[in-house]
Amino acid sequence: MAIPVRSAAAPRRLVPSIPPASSGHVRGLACFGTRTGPRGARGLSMVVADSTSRRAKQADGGDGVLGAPVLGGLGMEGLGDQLSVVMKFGGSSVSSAARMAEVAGLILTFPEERPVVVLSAMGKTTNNLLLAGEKAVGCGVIHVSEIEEWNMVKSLHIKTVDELGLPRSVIQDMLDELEQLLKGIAMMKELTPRTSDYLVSFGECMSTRIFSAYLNKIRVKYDAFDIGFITTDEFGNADILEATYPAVAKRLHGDWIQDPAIPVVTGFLGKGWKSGAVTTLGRGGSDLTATTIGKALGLREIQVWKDVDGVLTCDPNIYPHAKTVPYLTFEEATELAYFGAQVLHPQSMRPAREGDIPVRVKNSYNPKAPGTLITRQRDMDKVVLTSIVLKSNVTMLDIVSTRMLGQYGFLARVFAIFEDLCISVDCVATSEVSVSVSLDPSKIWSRELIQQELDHVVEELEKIAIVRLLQQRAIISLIGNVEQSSLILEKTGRVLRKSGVNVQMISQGASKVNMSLIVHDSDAKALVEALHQAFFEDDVLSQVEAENLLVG
Ligand SMILES: Nc1ncnc2c1ncn2[C@@H]1O[C@H](COP(=O)(O)OP(=O)(O)O)[C@@H](O)[C@H]1O
Ligand SMILES: N[C@@H](CC(=O)OP(=O)(O)O)C(=O)O
Repeated sequence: MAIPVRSAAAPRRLVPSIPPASSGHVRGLACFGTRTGPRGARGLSMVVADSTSRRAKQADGGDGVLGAPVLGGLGMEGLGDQLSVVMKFGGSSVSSAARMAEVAGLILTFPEERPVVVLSAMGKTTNNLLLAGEKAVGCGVIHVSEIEEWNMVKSLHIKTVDELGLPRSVIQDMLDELEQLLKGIAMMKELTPRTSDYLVSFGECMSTRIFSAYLNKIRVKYDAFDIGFITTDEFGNADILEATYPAVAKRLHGDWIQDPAIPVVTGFLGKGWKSGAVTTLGRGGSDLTATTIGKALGLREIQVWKDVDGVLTCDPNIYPHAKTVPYLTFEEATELAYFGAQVLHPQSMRPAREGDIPVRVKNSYNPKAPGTLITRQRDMDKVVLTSIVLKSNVTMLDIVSTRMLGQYGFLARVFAIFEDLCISVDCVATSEVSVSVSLDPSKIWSRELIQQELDHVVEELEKIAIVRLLQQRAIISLIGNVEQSSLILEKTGRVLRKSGVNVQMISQGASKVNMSLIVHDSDAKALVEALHQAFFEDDVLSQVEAENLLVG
C-alpha cells in the first residue's frame, strides 16, 4: 500500500494524485472525527505528539505496523486563511488500519485544499454496537464480556491501533467506558433510544481518535456534539437545528485562524438541545454532518468518499452492472436517497442545496474515478432516467371507503389516522373513495412493534373503510427527467408487458423526478434488472426515444 510518507526535507506541496473532477481544484471538507470519550465536555485539544518520535515507515514495513506519516515541515501555516473543502469518509473507507493509512495518504496529498475531515465509525462498528446493546439487555452482567459483537468491536480497534503503531491508550479509556456501558444496559435490562445513541457514538469517537492520532500533529480532533451540532431530541433520527450553522462556523473557523491544523470531526453525532445528551442523525448520518459543515463554513465543495465509484444507476449489490451517474441535481439525489438508495443520507442534500455547494461522491478505493458531481442544475436535455432504486419489505394498505363519510371527508380522515399514529407514508395512489398507500419500514423499530402498529392502524381505518393489508411488497422508484415521463412510462410499460410482472400500484409526483411501482417482493429484483437493461444498457435508443428526443 502506498502511503505518502513525508520527510522534513521534502518539498512542501504534494502532487495531487486525484485529478480534478471538474474544471477547478477538488475542494471539499474532510471530516475524520476524534474524541476523548463520548461523555462530558471536551473542548478542542491540540495534539502535541512529537512527529519525529515516531518513525515514519512505508505501510507495513515488515513488523505489521503502518508507520505514522512524518509531517515534519508540513505545518498548515502558509496554506491560506480559509478552510475550503469537506472530505467525509464513510465506514467502508476506514474499516481497517490499512484503510486508515490509505485515507491519511489521500488527505495529505492535498494539503493546499485545507480540508475539514469527517469520519464515520470503522466498518460495521455501528451495527455491531447496536447488536451488542440488544444482546446486553438479555444476557446478564457476567456474560457481557462474551458478547460476540462487543468482542469484534474491541478487537478491531485494538488491532487497528497496533497496526498503525499507536499506543493502545489512544482508545483504552473509551473501550473501558464502553464495556461499563454495556454492563449498565445488562443490569438495567433496558436499552432506551437515548442510551442506544450514546452507545453507538463510541464508534465515531474511536475512529476519529485513532485517525487523528495517526495523522499526528497536523490535526485537531472535534466531537460534533461539543462544537455546536445542536439537534432535536429525537434519539436515533435527530434533526439538525439552525443554531448549528453559526456555532459550527464560529468554532471551526475561529480555531483555524488561531492555529491552521486539519480539523477531524466525528460524523453522525449531535447534542439534543433539550436533553444535552448525545444524539445521532439517522443511519448514514455522517453525510449530513459533512454537508452541514460545508454550508456552515461556505466551503467550495463537499466530498463524500465511499466504496463505490459514485452514485450508480442502481445498487450494485442488487444489480452488478450498475454504472456511474456523472452528474445529478440536488433534487434527484434527494429523491434517490429518500426512496432508499443507501449511498446518501436522505437529509444530506438540504444544507448543500441551501448553501449551493457542490457535493462530489468519490470512491476512496479508486480515487482516480471522477465520481458523481451533485449541483443545483445540470443539463437535462438528453436525460431520460437517472437511477433505479429498490426498497424491499414494504407494507401496503388498500383502503376503500364504506361511504360512511362524505367523499370530501374520507381522505382527510385516513391521513389524520396516520398522523395520530405517527406512521410515515411513502407512496400514495387515490380516487375519491379509495386510497392505496405504502408504509415506510424504516420508521418502525422492531418486528413486534411492526405487527402491533399495523394491527392498530388497520383497526382505526376499519372504522371508516374496508382495509386490505398487503405485505412483502417492494417499491421500485425510477428517478429521472420529469419532462420525459411519457417516455419513461412507455418504456416501463414495455418491460412490464414482456416480464409479465403485475404492478400493484403506480405513483408519480406532479413535478417530481420520480415514478414508483409497487410489486411483490419476489418479482422485484428481476424487474430491476430488466428495467436497467432497457434504460441503461440498450446501445441504440429505441425509435420512440429517438423521435421523442428529436421533437424535444
Ligand atoms: N444507487 C447507488 N449508487 C451507489 N451505491 C449505492 C446505490 N444504492 C445503494 N448503494 C450502496 O451504498 C453503499 C455506499 O454507501 P454507504 O454504505 O453509506 O457508504 P459509506 O459507509 O462509505 O458511507 C455502496 O456500497 C452500495 O452498496
Ligand atoms: N456510523 C453511522 C454513520 C454513518 O454515516 O456511517 P456510514 O458513513 O458508514 O454510512 C452508521 O453506520 O449509520
